[in-house]
Amino acid sequence: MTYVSFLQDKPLDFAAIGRLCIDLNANEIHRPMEETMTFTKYVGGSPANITIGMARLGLQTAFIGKIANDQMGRFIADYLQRNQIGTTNVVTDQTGAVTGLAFTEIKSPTDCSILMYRDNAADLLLTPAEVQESLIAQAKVLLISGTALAQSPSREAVFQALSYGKKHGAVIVFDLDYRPYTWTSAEETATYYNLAAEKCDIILGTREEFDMMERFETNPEKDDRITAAKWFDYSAKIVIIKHGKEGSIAYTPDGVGHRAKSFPAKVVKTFGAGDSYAAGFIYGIMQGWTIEKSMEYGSAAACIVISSHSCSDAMPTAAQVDDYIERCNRGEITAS
Ligand SMILES: Nc1ncnc2c1ncn2[C@@H]1O[C@H](COP(=O)(O)OP(=O)(O)O)[C@@H](O)[C@H]1O
Ligand SMILES: O=C(O)C[C@@H](O)[C@H](O)C(=O)COP(=O)(O)O
Repeated sequence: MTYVSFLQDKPLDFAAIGRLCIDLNANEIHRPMEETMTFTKYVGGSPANITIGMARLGLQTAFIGKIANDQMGRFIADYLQRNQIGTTNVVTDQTGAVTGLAFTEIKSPTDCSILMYRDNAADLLLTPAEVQESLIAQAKVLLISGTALAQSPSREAVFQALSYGKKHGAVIVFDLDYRPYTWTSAEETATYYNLAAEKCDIILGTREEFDMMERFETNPEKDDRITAAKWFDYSAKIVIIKHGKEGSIAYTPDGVGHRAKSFPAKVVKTFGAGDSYAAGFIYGIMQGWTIEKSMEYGSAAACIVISSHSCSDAMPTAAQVDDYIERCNRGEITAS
């Protein structure tokens, strides 16, 4: 059963709008940040990670965003280009804004946290006028990420992109990507998340992220089916609720709840799971696979990334995901 169809005549498979940042991942793991002395620099930012994942899986991709006019901004642009990600709509800030930094703390495979430096971050300064309609018109999929809704003018830029995406028939994916520190009030957060979600075909988020969106509703049991059902009255065709290690569930407008096999992983750190899952899932759906097979692919991609040190640089190729699934099926990989 096909729930989403893609306009096959479009040359660009995937475009994402949102933040391009830097991850600084602790080299000395299994200790608190206070005791960490060295970090490795990677491109980061959830929508950037997902786009890198799509590019690694062999798709034609492009990014819509704003980078700082400094060494970090140039590092990001160069990395995207080396990964064959289109940068014609990556705008360079001219106001002295800086690149957002995410320092990661890896205390144990289950206890990880992120310390963000995002004052005057360039990515939140993308304006609606800077969003290229011509680029979105070429894309089969447009992915938006919730953090870009946190402040103006990037909030309006996302709504502008949504409007272009709708006009040109792109399948719109919303990765909720809720990061509380960029928002000022719970009511504002829920309002803008809900306004954006109404326009999207595929919505992906964790249980906690959907809880945040349900601020004005009642769902005391935190029932995933109730959560998903609301969105089928708007544009949604697939709603996925992620539950960390326990896996995820996808609902479709016919009321079916789709579950997929999850895989064991030798976990180094937990972050990056959602981004790699999103890339693997969207890739699968674009291949015309079932929801279950696409979820399985996303889960395997997530296992590869959480078993690695980085998020972006560890995004797997299709051959790596296939190999991981085969090795799991042969019982060669066990959980840490
Ligand atoms: N410890 C784990 N072992 C195996 N798979 C995992 C683990 N943690 C996450 N995953 C996979 O990654 C997916 C997304 O992870 P989740 O933690 O829910 O998202 P996010 O990173 O956005 O919080 C899960 O549905 C699951 O398939
Ligand atoms: O999104 C960020 O700004 C930081 C990411 O690059 C980071 O590594 C991360 O948190 C990944 O997020 P997840 O996939 O939702 O775990």
